[in-house]
Amino acid sequence: MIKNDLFLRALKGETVDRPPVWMMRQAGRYLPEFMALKDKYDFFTRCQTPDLASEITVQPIRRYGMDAAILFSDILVIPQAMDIEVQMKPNFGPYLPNPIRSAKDLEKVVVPDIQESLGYVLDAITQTKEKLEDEIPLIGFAGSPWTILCYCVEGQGSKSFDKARGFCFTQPEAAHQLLQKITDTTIAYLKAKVKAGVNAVQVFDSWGGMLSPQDYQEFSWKYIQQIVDALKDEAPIIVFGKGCWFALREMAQSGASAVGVDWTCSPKNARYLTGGNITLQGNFDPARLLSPPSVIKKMVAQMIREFGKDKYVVNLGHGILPHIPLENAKAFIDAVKEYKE
Ligand SMILES: Cc1c2[nH]c(c1CCC(=O)O)Cc1[nH]c(c(CCC(=O)O)c1C)Cc1[nH]c(c(CCC(=O)O)c1C)Cc1[nH]c(c(C)c1CCC(=O)O)C2
Repeated sequence: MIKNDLFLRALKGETVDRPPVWMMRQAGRYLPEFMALKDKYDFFTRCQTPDLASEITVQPIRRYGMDAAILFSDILVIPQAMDIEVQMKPNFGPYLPNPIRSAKDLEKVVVPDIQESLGYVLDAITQTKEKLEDEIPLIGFAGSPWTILCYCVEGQGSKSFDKARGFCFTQPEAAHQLLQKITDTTIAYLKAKVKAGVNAVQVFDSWGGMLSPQDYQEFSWKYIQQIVDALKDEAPIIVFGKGCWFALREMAQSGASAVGVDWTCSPKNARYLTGGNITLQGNFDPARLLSPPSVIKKMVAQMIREFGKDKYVVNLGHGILPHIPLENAKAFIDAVKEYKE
């Protein structure tokens, strides 16, 4: 039994005294204790060493006492496990030296055995659960197939992922084959994570907003729905799409336990679009954590009033930025804990 189960209760839609809170990318560069480990170990060493990954996961919890932890890892461990080389270059971000650009490139892409290729993630989950001592739930995650395809085809980050979209529109058959391979891997991966002990999972569709609503259906949503169908009876599943307000209705009807919202959609509109009955998560503008703590606290209280305290998980509208002052992150978390109707 989890001692603080606010987060799991909110995902079930139960009535709570206050909503739970966590922050996307909460294990990150704004924390000095994270930077100390980043100076010593490169990115994939941190991901692949269960001691380090579990330590980094609990760092923000020790400092701020969020209501859920999210396992330190990355969405790009999936293409890596599928035999697509992924590097994390300092001050540059992800770099894939052999991007997928044709049906021929696709032949080398495998659907791997999870235990063999990603066993280190499962070990990190075991160690993290020990460190958390059942105080709070642990979230596991994966990127959406479309978002993973973006990196596999583009070979690096991008503002608009033109090559990835071009690949889908000029070679749709190959694109769908790649998306299906990623989907099959992701389903097996998330199921293994649940078995290893995560209490909920989140799918990040960080680049869903790059697609038109129609193309979103074909190249992103179809595959996320497969993941939801496969996971929903195993663990609560949260679907978050950045820039995907147009898909909120579908997401709400998918069988997911909760839907993530970014800051460009008002709470009122998000409730309207999702039909008012599903748990929503979000949507504080990450850059608003640069406002003074007193302003942050007022804005968080206002955000909770607008979403309503029930069927709601307080979060940012996307990952926390580097260089956020420690006291500002604290103000965000404390504002939720101090919330009174
Ligand atoms: C698109 C995406 C990626 N990774 C992820 C996404 C989806 C969420 C989002 O949209 O922000 C997901 C992710 N990546 C990381 C986590 C850890 C758990 C958490 O605290 O949320 C999670 C949930 C660690 C990380 N993943 C990465 C870092 C920073 C690099 C480092 O620590 O060396 C961290 C803490 C590297 C990474 N990984 C990725 C990029 C673009 C980068 C470089 C840019 C950056 O620095 O943010 C791909």
